[in-house]
Amino acid sequence: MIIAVDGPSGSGKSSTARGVATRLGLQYLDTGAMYRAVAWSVLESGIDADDAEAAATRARELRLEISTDPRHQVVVADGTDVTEAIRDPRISAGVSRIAATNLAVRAELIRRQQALIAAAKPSGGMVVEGRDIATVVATDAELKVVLIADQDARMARRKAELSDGAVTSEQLRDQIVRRDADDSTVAQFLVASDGAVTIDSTYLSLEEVIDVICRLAKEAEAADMDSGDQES
Ligand SMILES: Nc1ncnc2c1ncn2[C@@H]1O[C@H](COP(=O)(O)OP(=O)(O)OP(=O)(O)O)[C@@H](O)[C@H]1O
Ligand SMILES: Nc1ccn([C@H]2C[C@H](O)[C@@H](COP(=O)(O)O)O2)c(=O)n1
Repeated sequence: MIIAVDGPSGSGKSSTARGVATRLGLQYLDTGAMYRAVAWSVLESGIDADDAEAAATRARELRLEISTDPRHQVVVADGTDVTEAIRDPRISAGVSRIAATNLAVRAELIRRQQALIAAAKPSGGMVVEGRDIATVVATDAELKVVLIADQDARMARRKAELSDGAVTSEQLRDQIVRRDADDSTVAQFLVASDGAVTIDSTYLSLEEVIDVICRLAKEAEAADMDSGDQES
């Protein structure tokens, strides 16, 4: 089973997708971490952040390893463990401009994401989270979820996970509101695609959201088996 989880920044995609994958014994793919690793590599290489061609070349050349174990996240870029570095506010501020809105970078990462998803299918499947999973990366996902939460809740959640004073309120707004506005020029993640279920997590706890998605996954699996029985 492939479960796609899309939605805006801070809506809870990563925490929810990891929880669902752990509970259902599936693999987990954080596609945002791949865009972040490309942004990290571009900045680290001293490439001009506005040189789209050079960023695309860097993305194609990058040796990127990303773990798909929901209990243990590791991202390695050209041999360097960047698991922590890609969460730095500098990367959060630049990832959209450097990587996510660069169509050639997107093409390269989508190709890699589809290969990772195909590799996960024989062992049960994967929960994949990002912005364009149901619409572009895994259009045949058995379950498609758009996870939303209102803007104030998303900003409050992001603030709560950062240590006091780590970012200013302008930086917080930039990471959530401006980044979503930029990203939505290339990925229509706020509009549910055909067959997608929208879950508003504003007033739901993390555990409640995980419960809902696991129930939907069981229902999708049962419906799939029913249709298989009818065909045979
Ligand atoms: N339903 C929920 N209720 C309260 N807090 C939540 C809920 N879901 C997630 N959170 C918290 O909100 C914060 C943001 O969640 P998370 O990083 O999973 O969001 P995201 O959508 O993956 O964000 P981004 O796209 O920016 O990476 C985390 O601190 C997480 O623990
Ligand atoms: N499938 C995806 C995944 C992520 N992005 C963008 C969105 C952000 O600008 C950046 C990092 O994502 P995050 O780790 O904050 O979820 O990558 C995208 O365009 N498509």
